[in-house]
Amino acid sequence: MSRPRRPGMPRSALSLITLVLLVVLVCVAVVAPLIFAGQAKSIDVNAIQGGMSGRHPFGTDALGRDILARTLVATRLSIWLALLATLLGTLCGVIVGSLPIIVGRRLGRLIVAGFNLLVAFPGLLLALFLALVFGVGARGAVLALAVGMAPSFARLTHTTASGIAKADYVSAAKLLGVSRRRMLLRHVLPNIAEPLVVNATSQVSSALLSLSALSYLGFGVQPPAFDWGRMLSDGLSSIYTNPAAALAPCVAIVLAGVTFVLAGELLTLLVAGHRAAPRRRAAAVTASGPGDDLPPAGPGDVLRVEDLTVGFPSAGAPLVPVAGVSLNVRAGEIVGIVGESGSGKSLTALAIGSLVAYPGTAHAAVHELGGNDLRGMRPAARERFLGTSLAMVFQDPLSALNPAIRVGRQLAEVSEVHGGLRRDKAMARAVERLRSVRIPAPEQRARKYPMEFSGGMRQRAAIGMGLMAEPLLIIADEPTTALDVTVQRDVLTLLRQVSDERGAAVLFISHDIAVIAEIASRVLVMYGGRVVEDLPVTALADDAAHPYTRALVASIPDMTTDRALPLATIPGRPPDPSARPDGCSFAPRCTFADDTCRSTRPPLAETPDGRRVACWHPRTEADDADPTVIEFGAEGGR
Ligand SMILES: Nc1ncnc2c1ncn2[C@@H]1O[C@H](COP(=O)(O)OP(=O)(O)OP(=O)(O)O)[C@@H](O)[C@H]1O
Repeated sequence: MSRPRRPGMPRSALSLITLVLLVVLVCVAVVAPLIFAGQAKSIDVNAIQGGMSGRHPFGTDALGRDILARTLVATRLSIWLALLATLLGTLCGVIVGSLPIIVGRRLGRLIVAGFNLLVAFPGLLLALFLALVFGVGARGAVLALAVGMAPSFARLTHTTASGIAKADYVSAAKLLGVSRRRMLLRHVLPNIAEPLVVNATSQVSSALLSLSALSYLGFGVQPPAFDWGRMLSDGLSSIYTNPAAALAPCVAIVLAGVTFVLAGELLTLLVAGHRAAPRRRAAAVTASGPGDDLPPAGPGDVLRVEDLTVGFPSAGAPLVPVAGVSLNVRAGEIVGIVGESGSGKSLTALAIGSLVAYPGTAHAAVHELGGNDLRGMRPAARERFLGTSLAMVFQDPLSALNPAIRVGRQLAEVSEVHGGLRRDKAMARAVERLRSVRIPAPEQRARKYPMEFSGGMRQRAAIGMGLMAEPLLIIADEPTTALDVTVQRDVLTLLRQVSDERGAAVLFISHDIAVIAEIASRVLVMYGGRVVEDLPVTALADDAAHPYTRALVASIPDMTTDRALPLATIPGRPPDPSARPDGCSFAPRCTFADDTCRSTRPPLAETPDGRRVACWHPRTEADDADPTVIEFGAEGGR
């Protein structure tokens, strides 16, 4: 598995330049006052306002002091004051912006109105006024600037915090009686730290400029102290005789300003890249050697995957949640994937759609959709192909539908982007698709927002969106888990209908074996990141060969289950993806395991009746008749 790059590693030339500039700036700020302080302060009456020379590259000031040395020494104070002002401004802004969440609604509105009003004032003008209030000098300038910056940070804090405050986990914390203050500190602020830090970094350059302006105007740093703004002010008086005296601090301000702007940009890019990683840098499946669990290739196969592995970097042993999955799905076939939580079902689905989130990586010996090898495709071509050939339906349809765009428009956009249809034609198609997924009054509903749909309607709309481009394969990952049983039935019927009418293959993932039994014609049972059994749905109830499949089936309660007895469970826990046993992953929980099972992993071997099972001791009908074989049950097996 290739070693993934850390998201924070600088890669572009821009990153490198920014880092070099930052290092240089910090070094100068730390070292220059130690080396050049004497030279910067030593008065030389013989060299007053001297021009550029070998001894004084930027000339001297009105007291004959070396401009270059003074510029270098001023770095520390200039940067320090800008950082301090930004830090204080951010802190004030965060506190003020958070207040509306803690205080009552009325006072909160008043505070919001207050900082919204202040944001309308130009920052420097506000700082000038405040500098007069706080008093002339470095301290007054920093305070003035911090207070001047605070309203924009308050607004940013308030806007982002308001979004977080509506999240389900905050509502859950409210229900648990968590105090507002604690909620703010534990649940809200940690989640908005990222945009605040990025914004604050970009603001350091503005603070630097504003502080230099205040010093230049005489409100900031006062003699004998000096920063770049002060030096600029002094240098301008001799601009005609020695322009270099003003040039040096100017260059310093520009360079430092650019450095902080670049640092802010870099941070934004890194954060955005990190956030967008699941989409932008989603791992495509790359080639790997052939595995030993290959399913027989059939002529009607829409999807073929062989020896798929998905891994994540980890400090300890490699984390491989999907460890060699091989499967095929034919056109019009509905294949269910079932298994306990953590068995690798969703990651398998994501890898098939080339959607494994960074830093995950996926490899396979074969990864074909509609006969096209996805591993060899260029990323843009692959995305285009998957955009029209594959539809993904997730458990939460809201995550697939943009809440700010009308449903019809969202569906229409798929045809505009992928099919090149005109706007009106695309909308007509969207309405037709909404009708085909049985959305009542589709013309009117197309003009509604997702929030105005019920949960079942949203899921149907999400399926309709997937159907806009006639996909070859629909991957439905727990699409009915959040729905009530009647709506669940509707969605299952719809998927079956879509598969029948359009010939689309469906890969239906669920941990609910009863749902799988209702919709699928074939079932893949996953355990510990592998397919352990591939069997027709008709065999699921009483003819499964793998002890795990049997245990799963036995653990489903039905109408005949004796409610006086504890529910049947599978003893033990699924294996940790980073510490799977050498042999069969199910061996530690299996009643029938022997030394071979514990030492050697069974391959997914094909049986004479065309099924596949990965077990050294597959169950047969004869075992069912054998009274000495005790199946898993309420007591947790033998
Ligand atoms: N981004 C990730 N980084 C590290 N491990 C991950 C990541 N995503 C998933 N895993 C691990 O991979 C394993 C399989 O996850 P997956 O989501 O595929 O399980 P699943 O079978 O779909 O479970 P469920 O039914 O609960 O959704 C789990 O142990 C999970 O913790």
